Amino acid sequence: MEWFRGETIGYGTFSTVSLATPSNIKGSGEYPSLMAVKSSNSYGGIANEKSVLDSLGDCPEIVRCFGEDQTVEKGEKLHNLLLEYASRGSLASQLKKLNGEGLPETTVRRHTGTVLRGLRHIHSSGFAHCDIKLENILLFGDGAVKIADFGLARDLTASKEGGEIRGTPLYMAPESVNDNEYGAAADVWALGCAVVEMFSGETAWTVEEGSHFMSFLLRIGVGEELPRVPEELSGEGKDFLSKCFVKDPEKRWTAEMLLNHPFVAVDCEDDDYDQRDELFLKGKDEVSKSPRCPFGFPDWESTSSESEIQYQPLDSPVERLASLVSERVPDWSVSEDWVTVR
Ligand SMILES: Nc1ncnc2c1ncn2[C@@H]1O[C@H](COP(=O)(O)OP(=O)(O)OP(=O)(O)O)[C@@H](O)[C@H]1O
Repeated sequence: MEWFRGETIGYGTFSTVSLATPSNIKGSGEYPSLMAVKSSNSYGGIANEKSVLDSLGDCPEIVRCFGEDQTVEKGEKLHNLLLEYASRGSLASQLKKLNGEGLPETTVRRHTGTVLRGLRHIHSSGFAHCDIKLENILLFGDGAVKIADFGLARDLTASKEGGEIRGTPLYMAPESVNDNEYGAAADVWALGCAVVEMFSGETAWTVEEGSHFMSFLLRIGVGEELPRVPEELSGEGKDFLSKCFVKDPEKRWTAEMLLNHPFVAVDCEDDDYDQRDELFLKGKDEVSKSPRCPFGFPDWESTSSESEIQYQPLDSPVERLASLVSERVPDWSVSEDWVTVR
């Protein structure tokens, strides 16, 4: 299919997302008149995303892919993935418009149930998403909510060679920090972090200014501490989070189990758009960046998925963490300049 590139609607670490229209709208048949095209000069992430999306097939809770191609633009070779266009942007960009406030619990419950159905499909198809966060949950004009960005997704049946680091530190599960394990259970932990953020407007972990990145990872991996559970959340919500924030991945509830939890097993049909949703619909999204970390961690180096960070197995989590970070104290001030870990 031939297509035209439109305005830029989002930036990821390795990709730019723009609007795209088929060059011959009348003859484009199965393609919508407006799509999103994710473009990168690095092939690894795009190829992985395409192959995972193909394997997952049609699922109402997962962004649809219409195909891939290559273009040369301004002398640069780009790999492009044509995707369903989410006209209301990501949950992260929607939340930003609330200036630090969170979403009403009914909306959080509805979004959580939708993401869980998507995760159940992903996990039962033999994959883990490995990068669940609000930037990767997209909102559509008709009220649909879908999981996007499968650039880091893992085939759970493939051997775990190399041990690359994936995902966003703030959403990392203890087993990912300690043992480099990125299975279905790590997605459930990340979903718990996303629920806290949706509801409270703040990240699930509070990190003090001036504290070291390694000490943050130690809090996730080694200490007894768990992510923050908002006081104002209902008892059902708190109980739901207690099933997500279980340090031992074997004991953590699965997406399938959580779908029967009363927090999400409710009929939200009448609650399609609440007042804040209406507010969202009116506002136009500014171009959004997909950050990896809200703090300017200078001790994490960006690498592409084609040249992932490799490490030798080390004896203890502390040794492993020490191998991942430098001694520099990061600037913890919140910034757009999130750092990639893949
Ligand atoms: N299908 C889409 N429709 C509308 N906006 C999109 C779509 N896909 C991505 N975006 C926007 O572009 C941003 C970046 O996209 P995406 O997260 O897929 O890129 P990435 O390079 O994989 O990012 P990351 O840094 O998380 O790896 C998203 O946060 C979202 O705001």
